[in-house]
Amino acid sequence: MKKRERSTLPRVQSPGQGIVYPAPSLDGLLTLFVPSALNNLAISAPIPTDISGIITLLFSLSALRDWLKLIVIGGFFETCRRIVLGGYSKMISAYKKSRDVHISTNTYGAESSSITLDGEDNHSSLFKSFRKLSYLPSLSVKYSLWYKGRYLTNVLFISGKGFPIAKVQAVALYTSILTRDRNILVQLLQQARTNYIAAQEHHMLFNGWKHVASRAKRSITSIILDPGVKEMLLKDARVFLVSKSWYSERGIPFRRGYLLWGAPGSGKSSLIHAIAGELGLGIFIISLSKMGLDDSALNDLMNQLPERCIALMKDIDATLVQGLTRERTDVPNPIKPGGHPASPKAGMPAANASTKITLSGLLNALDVCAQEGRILFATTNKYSLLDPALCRPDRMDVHIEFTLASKYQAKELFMKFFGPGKDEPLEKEDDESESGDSNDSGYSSIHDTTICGPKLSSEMLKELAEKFSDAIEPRQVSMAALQGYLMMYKVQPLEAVEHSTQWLQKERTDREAQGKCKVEEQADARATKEQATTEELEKEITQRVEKEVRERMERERFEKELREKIERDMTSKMESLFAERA
Ligand SMILES: Nc1ncnc2c1ncn2[C@@H]1O[C@H](COP(=O)(O)OP(=O)(O)OP(=O)(O)O)[C@@H](O)[C@H]1O
Repeated sequence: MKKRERSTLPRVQSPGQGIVYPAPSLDGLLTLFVPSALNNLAISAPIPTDISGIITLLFSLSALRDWLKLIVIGGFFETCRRIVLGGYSKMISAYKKSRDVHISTNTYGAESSSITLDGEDNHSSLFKSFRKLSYLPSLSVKYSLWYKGRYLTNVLFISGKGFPIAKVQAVALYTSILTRDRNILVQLLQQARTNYIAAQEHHMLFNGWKHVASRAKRSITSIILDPGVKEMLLKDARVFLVSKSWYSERGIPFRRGYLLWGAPGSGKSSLIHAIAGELGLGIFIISLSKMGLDDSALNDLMNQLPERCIALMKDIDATLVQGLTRERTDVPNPIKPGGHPASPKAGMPAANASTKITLSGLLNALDVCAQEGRILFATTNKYSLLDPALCRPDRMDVHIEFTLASKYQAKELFMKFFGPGKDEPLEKEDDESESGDSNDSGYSSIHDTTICGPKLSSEMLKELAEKFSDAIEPRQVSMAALQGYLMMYKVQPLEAVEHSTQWLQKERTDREAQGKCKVEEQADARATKEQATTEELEKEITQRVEKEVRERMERERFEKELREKIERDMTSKMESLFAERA
């Protein structure tokens, strides 16, 4: 075919110029650009010039065959072009996406290893103490994946102020699936929820019900209280959770409140976390001293709680501004006539300027919160300051006092602290540890991979624990303080016992000094107050005396004037009388 095409153009050989092709005629052009069938026709028959002739020529059988070839070849090239272009644009968009990756150390939602950067677990112990780096889905970028054989795309939209997520108002995930079966979407959502709940099971939520941090729940065996206390509390909560019908049959609101009060660092919060772990409930913690929290914000937070959960109000006394009165707490103190604000009543806690919660607002929030099977926990160090309305049964059904450490607690703490690790038996197997549950201590063991101390036989451990508890004066130091002391001797149980008496002595001296300081401070405050009162009294007396003097002088002046006037009148009357007589 090519041969024929070439032969149709007459070649002219000019000397010194090589081959020169003359300008093609119409016939020549047609033979070049129309298919070979037409070419054949052009050779065998003259090209028709009228329309009907051209149409007949185009649709003649041999021409159709060539058209078909043209379509197939053209289609092939077009398909190739589309494949190449599609691949190229996908590559480009993947490249753009890979440049548009958000990386964060915050843990949003479930902590999934799938979003953690590769190799994060291989870091040295220095890096392990930091939060892991994680990929976050980019905003407004389409991500595609296969779910149960269906093609699925996801786009994450955030309304609000964008990153950081803390300022975000609403997050929406748009998902589209290429399917006619709606069940697939339902399955996807259910699976997502199941996975989320499973990931949340050992975590808890903080602060304004927002997931700003998460912390692993604690094992109940790691909480050491006097015998029976935690068992009673756990049993009570368990019974409550399965008694919905009992409550409804008797018309009693299905709620339960626990008030844990007492010394700081005695294990109130730890016990609540452990109970949540045992009951498989999420914990929602709110700090009432949070800046700017007012009655309506508190109420909104309570309404956001899920049906089954533990709501924890830490330091419920934190809002105790002037005894947490039934009035608003943001009302400024009245100004005394002397120009100074009235001082708070003696014995009342200092005003917390940031809080705007009233007692009635708090009571209302408690009633909203403690509904439909929710368990409410509240903790306080200042039990005596709480309003009776706050502590009454039906709001706070069970009150438990947490005291400073007893001898029993000190001994158990020592045994847990220096007892064997998770999978490690005691040196002498036949002698059981008194604690009996050392597998789940919740404390770092001296025998774990990083901390190594001497291995103690069970007799030795018990003996040391006895000595340690003997040195402790009951109800003098908190469990947190004891734990802090033992932390100083993580791998030195013998030294821990040896130095315990000395440490306790120091603690006592510090406490006494603190007490003395407090007494001195109180005496100073009293003296200042008395001085202020005396000064005020003196000032008042001076003012009163001055006033009396002023009044007396006024009176004397008035009397003098009156006297003079009378005298003047008398004199003038006398003169006129004498004048008449004369
Ligand atoms: N009874 C206990 N058993 C085991 N550990 C305890 C106990 N009490 C306190 N601790 C330890 O002391 C630390 C502080 O405990 P926690 O925060 O539970 O005290 P708290 O009573 O809630 O204190 P606060 O009233 O100041 O909030 C925790 O690390 C915990 O391990």
